[in-house]
Amino acid sequence: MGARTGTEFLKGLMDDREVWLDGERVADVTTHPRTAGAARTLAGLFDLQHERPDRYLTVDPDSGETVAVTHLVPRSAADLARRHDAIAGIARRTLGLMGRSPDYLNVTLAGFAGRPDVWSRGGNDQGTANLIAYHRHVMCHDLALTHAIVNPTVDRSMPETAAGGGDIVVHKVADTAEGMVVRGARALATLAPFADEIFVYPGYPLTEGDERYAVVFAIPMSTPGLRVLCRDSYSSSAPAADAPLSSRFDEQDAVIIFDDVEVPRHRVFLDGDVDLYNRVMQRSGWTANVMQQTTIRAVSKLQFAWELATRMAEAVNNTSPAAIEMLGEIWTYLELTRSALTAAEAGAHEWGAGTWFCAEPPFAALRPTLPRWFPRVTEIIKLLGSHSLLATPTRAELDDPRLRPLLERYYQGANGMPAGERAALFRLAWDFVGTGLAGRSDLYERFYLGSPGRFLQLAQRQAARGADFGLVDSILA
Ligand SMILES: Cc1cc2nc3c(=O)[nH]c(=O)nc-3n(C[C@H](O)[C@H](O)[C@H](O)COP(=O)(O)OP(=O)(O)OC[C@H]3O[C@@H](n4cnc5c(N)ncnc54)[C@H](O)[C@@H]3O)c2cc1C
Repeated sequence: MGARTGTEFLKGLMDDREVWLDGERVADVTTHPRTAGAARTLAGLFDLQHERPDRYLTVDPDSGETVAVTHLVPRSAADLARRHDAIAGIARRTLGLMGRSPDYLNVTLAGFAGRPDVWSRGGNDQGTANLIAYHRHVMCHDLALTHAIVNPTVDRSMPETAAGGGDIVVHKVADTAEGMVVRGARALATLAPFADEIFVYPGYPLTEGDERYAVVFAIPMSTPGLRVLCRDSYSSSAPAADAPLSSRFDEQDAVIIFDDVEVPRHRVFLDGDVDLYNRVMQRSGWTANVMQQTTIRAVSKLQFAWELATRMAEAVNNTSPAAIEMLGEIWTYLELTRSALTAAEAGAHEWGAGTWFCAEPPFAALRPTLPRWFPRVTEIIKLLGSHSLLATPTRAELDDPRLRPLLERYYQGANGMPAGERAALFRLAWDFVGTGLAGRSDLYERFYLGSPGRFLQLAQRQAARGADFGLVDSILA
């Protein structure tokens, strides 16, 4: 089949999936007013690959199919550069606001499939073969995946697997003739209503005795018993002129309940091996792989934020030292992120089994740092925008002949900027930092790869393990 079009992608979503939103079971996510906007945006990404095949598509040498570049297992620095270019195009189209555009999981799955040396340890040969076959299936059918790797928080004083009498964390309850039955819940699956399949892989480590929780698998979203409970929608049905971001980019996040779901045997990639479950994320180069995608997205979002903030200051002729300083601050975050990405890509190397990922240290530094920079960027845009963020008549008001002369006079910007242009700019800014979608975006940046506290500790432990303390020792000597 190969790379799909937007129409083919939308058609694939019209199935029996059980999606709950605002207390209602959504019959068709492609037409429901709360999901149609994002579905259209995602369809646009599938069409984009056919508009610029040179950038987004390549021929899979094994099947001869034309597939998305982001599905390929990177085998060289050149492959990573090619992948960068495709990811950057997608991030640019979505302003970095759709963190889980399908390329995120394309890259993740390709990275796992490229490390059979890690997945097959301890005799997991069948699981590894299933994983590799699944990667080929996803690539050749150009499927969009969601993922959920975090357990719902119940009681932080006890092991997660003990919560709710041991029934909350996803676990195997039975083997069947066809595969196995799983039960439990996971959070927080971004893109879930718009995905073809869900991929469940390890988040946090398990301990000995947790064998029934050590499961990795993937199933279609329409699998019976799989229930998708979306958070409140932040999608706006207002015209794009009034809600430029909320009308397009609410990629949704959902808790996934596995209500005794049967997983076919060929879709089980790991079953019962706690040691391997704990190893696959740390040993497969996951961070170095996926953070290429997430950092490219972050660069696009920071670039957008800096351009937007700079235009906001210009719109009201704000040349105060305080404003310039804050704009410069956003620019430093942008350039530091871009530089870390460049450094990580320059240090790319083979990680095992002939698979190439970026160097990890620059990403290990960014991972706890970006969640602190993004909220500061939001704060700066609010400080720069002040009341102007809310003095933004709608397009209908601007077009109303009774209001237009007044609005043109009282809502104009500096240097003759017309009221309509000024309102559009500050509306865009408010949708970026102040609306429901913006609040969700803030939480996303803080937590989408885990919490900064955990990653600072991880970064320090890794750095200390590899250090020789030569400078301190030399002066002490
Ligand atoms: C909008 C959004 C979308 C997301 N999308 C996805 C997705 O598609 N798929 C997916 O699997 N996950 C997704 N996540 C991530 C996931 O749901 C978690 O939020 C994330 O992994 C952090 O885990 P947690 O919420 O349990 O927080 P924790 O990591 O437990 O952190 C909560 C608080 O406790 C502190 N804390 C806890 N433990 C420690 C520790 N050991 N050391 C220091 N501090 C600690 C943290 O600093 C933080 O303030 C998403 C999250 C958000 C907010």
